[in-house]
This record gives sequence, C-alpha cells and structure tokens, in this order.
Amino acid sequence: MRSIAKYDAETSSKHQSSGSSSHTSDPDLVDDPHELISTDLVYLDSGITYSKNDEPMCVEVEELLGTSPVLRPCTLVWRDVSVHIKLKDGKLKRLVNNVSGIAKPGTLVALMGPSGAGKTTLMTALAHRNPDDTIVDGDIIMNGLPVSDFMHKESGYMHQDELFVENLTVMEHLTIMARLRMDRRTTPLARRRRVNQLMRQLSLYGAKNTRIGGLDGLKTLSGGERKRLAFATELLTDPGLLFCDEPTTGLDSSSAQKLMTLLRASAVQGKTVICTIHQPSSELMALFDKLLLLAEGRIAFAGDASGALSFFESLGYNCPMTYNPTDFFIKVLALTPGSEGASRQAIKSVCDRFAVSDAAKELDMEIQLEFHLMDNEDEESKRLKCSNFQPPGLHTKIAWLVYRYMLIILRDPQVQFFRIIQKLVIALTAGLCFIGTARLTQSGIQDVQGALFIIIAENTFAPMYSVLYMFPEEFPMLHRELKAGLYSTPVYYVARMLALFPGLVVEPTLFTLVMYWVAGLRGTLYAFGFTIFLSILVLNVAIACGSFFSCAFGSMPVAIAYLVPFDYSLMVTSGLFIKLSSIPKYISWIRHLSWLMYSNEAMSILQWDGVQNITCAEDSDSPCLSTGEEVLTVYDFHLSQFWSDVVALVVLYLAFHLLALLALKYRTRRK
Ligand SMILES: Nc1ncnc2c1ncn2[C@@H]1O[C@H](COP(=O)(O)OP(=O)(O)OP(=O)(O)O)[C@@H](O)[C@H]1O
Repeated sequence: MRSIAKYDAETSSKHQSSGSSSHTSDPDLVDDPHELISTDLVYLDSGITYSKNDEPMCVEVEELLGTSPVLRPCTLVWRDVSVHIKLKDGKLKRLVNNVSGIAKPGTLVALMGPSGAGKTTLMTALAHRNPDDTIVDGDIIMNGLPVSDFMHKESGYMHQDELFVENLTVMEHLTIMARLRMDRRTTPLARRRRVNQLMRQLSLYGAKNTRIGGLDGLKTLSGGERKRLAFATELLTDPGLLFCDEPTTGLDSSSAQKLMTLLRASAVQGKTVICTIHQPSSELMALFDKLLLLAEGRIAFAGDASGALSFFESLGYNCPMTYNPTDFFIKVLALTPGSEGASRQAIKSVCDRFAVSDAAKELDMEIQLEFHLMDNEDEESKRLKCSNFQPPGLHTKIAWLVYRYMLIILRDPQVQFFRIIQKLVIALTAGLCFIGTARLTQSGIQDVQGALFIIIAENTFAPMYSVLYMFPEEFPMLHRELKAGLYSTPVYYVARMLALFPGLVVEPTLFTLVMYWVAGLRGTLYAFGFTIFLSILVLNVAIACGSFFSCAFGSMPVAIAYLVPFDYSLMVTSGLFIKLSSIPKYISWIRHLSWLMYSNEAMSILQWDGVQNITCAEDSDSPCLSTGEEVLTVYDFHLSQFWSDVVALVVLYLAFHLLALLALKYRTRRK
C-alpha cells in the first residue's frame, strides 16, 4: 500500500513558488494531461493512507485528479455543536441540536437526512461560513485549532446552487479565480498549469472557451459541467478539506456518478470530504466511508456507512430487500404529513437510542481522543499544521475584479455600441432644437439656460436609474464570495466602480461635445472644456447617488420608490424652475444636496462670465438684461461661487460613494 506524508509548509511554499517554474513548456501545448501533473509527483513514507482499498485505486485516482499530493491533511472534529438562528421577533430557533462528529483525512463523509433536518446549517457551521444571524455553540476544531477565518483558505465549499458570472468562459472564470484564490507567491506559470490541469482532469478542457451561461443562444455549459466547474474552482488551492452541499442535485445519474467518483478520488488522494446528499443510489452510497444521519437537527446515526442498516434493524426498522437503504433511512426519519406528532416521537426515539448505542460511544471516544491529543499538542506544532498561505495583495484583487467586470461590459459590444449611438442621437436631437437660438439676446438667455439644463439632466437621471439594478443583481454572488474570504466589501465596491469608470467618462463627454457644438453654446475653449469636465462630474455624482440608493434599499422597486421624490426635490431646487432665494426656508436646505443646482450655477457662470453685450429688444417694455452678471443675478447665481460649486460636486461624489459603501457593508453583514 502506498502512502503520502504531510507535505510541510516549507516544502509546499517552495513547491508553489519555485518548483513549477522549472517547467518551460507551455501547458497549452501539452497534449497529455499526465505530462503536466507528473512533475508534481511526491511520494513520502509515512502519514495518511493513500488508498483505502488497494493499488488499482491509485491508478484510478491519478487518472481523475492527478498525482499531486494534498498539501495538508485536515482532521475536523466537532463536539456538542448546536446552531440557533435569531428570528425577526428576537427569539432563538434551534436548528442543530448537540451534534458531534469527526471527519478524518482520506474519508468521504455523507451527511444525510430528510429535508429540513439541518444538514446545510451544520455544514456551514463546520465550514465557518454560517450566516451572521446564527449562533453556533460547541467546539469545532480543525487540526487542533478552533475554526475561524482561516477555514476560508484551508477548505473549499461547493454550494448546492453554483453561482457564476455567466458571461465568462470556463477559462476566464478559472483564471480570475486562480488570481483571487491562490497564494500570492504562486508564479504565473504555476497558476496557468493548475488551471489547465484542473480543466483536463475534470473534463472541462474541451469547453474552455464556452461561456458558462447566458441567454443569447450561444453554447453554454451543461448542468454536469457547471458542477464540475464549481468543483474545479474549489480545487484551485488544493484544500485539504472539502465541503459539498448536495453536489448531485439536478444531475442525471451518469453525471452524478461521475461527480461522486471525483469526490471519492479526492478523498482517496488524502482530502477530507464532507458531503450532504439526498437519497443516493446504492452505487453512490458505496463510495462513502462514513455516514452521519440527521433528523430534526439531531444525530440519528453516525458511523461506518455499512453499520447503519444493522443499527436500524436493532431498533426494529427492517429495510425491505427491494428498498434502497438510504431511501429507507429517510423514510423512517421524515415527518409524515398528517401524523407529524407520531413521526416526531419516532424520530426522537431513534435519536435517543443512537445516543446510548455502541456506535455513539465509539464515536464519543474517538472525539475525546482527538480533543485529548489536541489539548496536549504544543502551540508550535499546531501552528506548523496551519498553512502559511499568503492571500493576493489588495491591488491584485482589485485589478482582477476590475478585469472581470470589464469583461462583462465588453462581452456585449452591441449593447455598448447602441448606448453610444443612443447618446449621440439624443444629443443631436436636443442640440438641433437649440440650433441658432443660443444668441446674446433676451430670448437667447432662456435658450442657453435650457440647453445647459438638458446637458445636466441627461447626465443625471438615466445613469442614476440605470445603476439601481446593479447591486441587487450582484448581491448573491458578492455575499458568497465575501463569505469565502475572496475579498472585502470595499475592494468589491472600488473594483465595481473602476470598471464602470471608462464609460462614465466617455458617455458624458460624447453627449456634451455634440450638444454643446450643435446648440452653439459659448465658443471659448475654457467654457467648452470646463462644461465637459462638469458634465463628467455630474454623471459620476449621479452614479454615486444611484449606487447609494441601490445598496441602501437592496431591491430596485424599493430604491425607485425612494429615489423618485428625492430626484424631484433636487430638480426643483436646481435654480431653473424657481428662484433659489424664494424657496421656503423649511425646504431650501435640499438645494445643498442638489448637484443639479451646483452644476447649473457653475455651467451658467462659464456661459455668462464677462459677457457685456446682450442686446435688448427695442420695442419691448420688459426689463432688459444686458450683462452676464445680471443674468446670473436673476437666477440667484454668483460669479464667486464657481470653485465652491466644483468642490461641492466633488464632496457629494465622495459622500454618496461613502454612504453607498457603508450601506453595502451593512447589507452584506446582515445576510
Ligand atoms: N434563516 C432561517 N430562519 C428560520 N429557519 C431557518 C432559516 N434557515 C434555515 N431554517 C430552518 O432550519 C431547518 C434546517 O435547514 P437546512 O437548510 O439546514 O436543512 P437541510 O437539511 O439542509 O434541508 P434541505 O435538504 O432541504 O436543503 C429548516 O427547517 C429550515 O426551515
């Protein structure tokens, strides 16, 4: 029997940072996948068992997952774990009740039970990924250390419903994930090799340029391929511990078998794999080493998968020959509609009987022994068992997230093209209405002010509303990636905004350029240049404000409900519709939030500063405004306010973004 030993931290870091750099061939050019992985082959003499059965299994595993050893064997032990959730009325609801167990390297553990038994709740608690509104009591220890944030780098977690950025291809997704997940010291070549290796091992290489999802009629991944891609994503860092939440749900029997064989192979390779699963076939069940049956949040059975039948038989529950044993266990442990009381009694009786059974005593002794060994282990050796993983730097995370979001934007070049065309058409249409009217006459004053307001309004309302959908749409993936410790909320927010930024400069520039030129506004470079700058600033403030509403209210309809009255008040106090000095005191404070007012004043100053020759109609009795300063006075604008307006716009920009970030942090923390 072959065995591999612990792959100590020093060796692993050397292996990651330099070992792979000795290979000079491009992995993309290598046809035989084993050529890629054979260089990782390390067999040592002691440590965990390589195969639970025999030699041929090794060959099978090598075919499936390569020969690369597990970096660190992981033993997870949990004792008297209870999980409560805080309900809205402040009360606590117990979802998991005093559950204990152990998962050792090289084992595949099945966590089974009827729907609602608490499998996912227990698994998220063990993986230290439980929602913030849950309270976990009891001891959960991984390699001697109480679980904490380090679980993000030590373990992989495959969710029941896999979430991807659908527009990316398999290769793009894995490349980006490799940059976000893998140790910062890993060389680019080693990262590329790992991605290629996983795609080959998980039969995704042929689909490497296929988009993950999308509705535009292009070829996308099948359900089985999506699951394998989720699995590949978790394997990027080669974690010693894998949690899989119902990995076979939604797959046909052949795809389910393939995926479970991969999980089995991971366990044989030395990983600890804990997997919730719904009524697997006997063939799939045979792949598991251990079985943990949960019912109503309690343990109904824990031990060797083969021992479950005899335990149930000892209670008088005899599985008929024609029945799949796992179906039988679930039938015994499920609540029967109409007779819930009797079912609960029966479940309680099974759980109580298990608690005093030999299997429970054996498990208890095993757990006590692990805790005893851990208690006696010195801190230094515990520390050595922990990885010296160094996460990617902030700038790397931001850069790769920006790349990801830019890919999403660029993936639909037609949409971007039509957006630009739409802007140009609106600018041209609006500009044509003003053509020849923006003259230095009494009627021209209103036309110039009208053209300026169109520039401000076009750069405010449509962009502000268009951003409302963005954050709610991305909340699920953001929440999941935050829980996995891939990045922090500020990193996500900054990257999201940076990816939008080129569009936030190009769109207002194009619109203002066309509108300004067609409407024939003031023809000095200073006025023209600053108007473009101000329109970019206005659009960015509007996006910041929209982002704040989007993050604060979490759903588009609610955000719109609050934003509409807010934007009306900003518009009314912009200075165009009502003289600023005549706004009632109790509402006039709103104008200090109105970037429409600041930009209107600043753009008006650019048009009217130094103008002395506005003509008056000879045959009119109405008062005549002959200088630019008089025009500004009519609107309650002041020449001296120009730079204050620019500063106010910048302050609003920063303030809205800060508020948006705080709202997003609050929203992601509450989940
Ligand atoms: N946020 C919550 N608030 C209230 N109850 C919850 C919450 N989350 C889970 N529960 C309840 O906790 C119980 C266990 O849920 P959990 O998702 O862990 O079950 P499960 O065994 O994984 O079920 P399934 O197999 O259907 O996924 C269920 O009764 C569920 O309704």
